[in-house]
Amino acid sequence: MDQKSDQTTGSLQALDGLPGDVNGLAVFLDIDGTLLDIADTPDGISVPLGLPAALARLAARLGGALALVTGRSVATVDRLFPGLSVVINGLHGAEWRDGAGRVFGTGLTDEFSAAKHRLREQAARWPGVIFEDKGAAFAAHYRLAPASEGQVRHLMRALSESVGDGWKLQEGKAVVELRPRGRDKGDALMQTMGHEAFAGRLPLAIGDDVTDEAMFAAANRLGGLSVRVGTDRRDTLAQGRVATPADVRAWIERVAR
Ligand SMILES: O=P(O)(O)OC[C@H]1O[C@H](O[C@H]2O[C@H](CO)[C@@H](O)[C@H](O)[C@H]2O)[C@H](O)[C@@H](O)[C@@H]1O
Ligand SMILES: [Mg+2]
Repeated sequence: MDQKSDQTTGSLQALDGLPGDVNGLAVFLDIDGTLLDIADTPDGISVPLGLPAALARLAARLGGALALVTGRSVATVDRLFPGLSVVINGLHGAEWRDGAGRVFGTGLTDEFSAAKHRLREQAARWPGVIFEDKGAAFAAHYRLAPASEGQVRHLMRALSESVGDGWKLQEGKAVVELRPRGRDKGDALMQTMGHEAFAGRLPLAIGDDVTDEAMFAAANRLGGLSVRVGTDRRDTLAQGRVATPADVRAWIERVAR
């Protein structure tokens, strides 16, 4: 990304791609489709050798102003990147672990647990449809059963209606999820910017999917940068674009040096 500093507002204007250095930035990274290549199944992802160490170097380079902002649960992120001590926002912003290691989130209700159980049972008998349990959220993946998309949507709508107002449907890549209503990735970014290590910096948000648009909007509002990963033509609020997660990983290696 060519990056120019606006002397009047002190903001950075993103023109294309990713910035040449991270001085003065706080970096917010989505995981699936941004840091990691998309796989056929939620468990099929692989974390490239060297990525955890590169993220730790980037966090150090940023004075701790690095956050992961993902639809995965905080517990799953810990399994993917064991020992990486950064702010984690999980479940699309609905649960989070702050810099002091405290975890915040949503409790389950009987109705929500019953809906989760129903999807688990149905998916077990549904070729190619994968159920993912994320604690206070669950997902129905149809990447391996594209012809089932309509039925998956129909069932998830019905389940959503059965759990009340505390949860909402979340669209994603070949997935429909039920996740806690309220705090989204934009709120996550805004709140995280108040942490000591982040204060006084400008946010750079990098993501690939519809859930990341709230984080792009928040970064833009604060005069920061937003970059979308992908080559499709979907409308986006992101100011810049890169093609693949491999580009993001190469950038991290470069700027974290
Ligand atoms: O916000 P993210 O970090 O991008 O997480 C979004 C969802 O990612 C995962 O699902 C997606 O990636 C899978 C693995 O590549 C892929 O098989 C699936 O089709 C994608 O939708 C994850 O399983 C979800 O829980 C996240 O919400
Ligand atoms: Mg993503």
